[in-house]
Amino acid sequence: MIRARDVVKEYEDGEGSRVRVLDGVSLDVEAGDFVAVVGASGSGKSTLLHLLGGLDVHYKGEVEVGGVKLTGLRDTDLARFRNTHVGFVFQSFHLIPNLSALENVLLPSHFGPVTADARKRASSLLERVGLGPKQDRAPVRLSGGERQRVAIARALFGGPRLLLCDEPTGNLDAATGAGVIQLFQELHKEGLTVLAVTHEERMSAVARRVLRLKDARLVEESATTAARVSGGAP
Ligand SMILES: Nc1ncnc2c1ncn2[C@@H]1O[C@H](COP(=O)(O)OP(=O)(O)OP(=O)(O)O)[C@@H](O)[C@H]1O
Repeated sequence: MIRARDVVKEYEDGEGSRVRVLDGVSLDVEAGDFVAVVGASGSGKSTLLHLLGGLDVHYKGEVEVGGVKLTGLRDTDLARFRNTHVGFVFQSFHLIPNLSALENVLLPSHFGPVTADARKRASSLLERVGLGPKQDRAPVRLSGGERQRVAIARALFGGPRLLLCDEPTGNLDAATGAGVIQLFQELHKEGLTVLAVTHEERMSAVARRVLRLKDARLVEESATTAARVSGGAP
């Protein structure tokens, strides 16, 4: 599902020097896996997620996701890749405040006419994440956990096989975060590949693999109890 080879990413530090944030990172993630990426603040977790999702193409090395080689893709092809292969979930939800939950889920289809089928699909995704009765509400009238569920429904709208999540529980209290983590577990059981950057121990505890970014390198931390119980990676 994900194959990255020798990825090197540097940023300008604003004073004429370059800082190497990823230094020869390689990664293989199998379809259907559930991977947590942990590491200190500033270790490059979001940077890695952006490269894997085709949001940033300024790096050295190779990235391939779902059989699509991202390295060297033109902007239009990258946009198509993102719309069809990846669902993104961010810490701050990124919902449009003056649209209803349903309209937010429909956003990915706004490049073309919004068909009755699209509305039906958005509605059933909101049912799937437990928000059926609240689909006409604006985000301001939803709790943090409910907003994140809307964002997850939107991420699923294009039918991606991969969810890339950046601190998806970072803005939620512990109980609400636990509900969202459970939703990720269910989606994983339904066959989605999930890769989540997280500080949340409960998230890494349910992931099948935990990878740590340290000193610009990615190291396998453990295969978790969840993986061992379900007979996955050792
Ligand atoms: N656009 C940018 N220009 C310059 N430096 C950047 C840029 N984006 C990130 N950085 C730097 O790269 C490093 C890695 O940032 P990144 O956001 O990937 O870390 P992170 O592990 O996700 O951090 P956090 O856990 O705090 O969100 C940091 O030192 C950050 O300051």
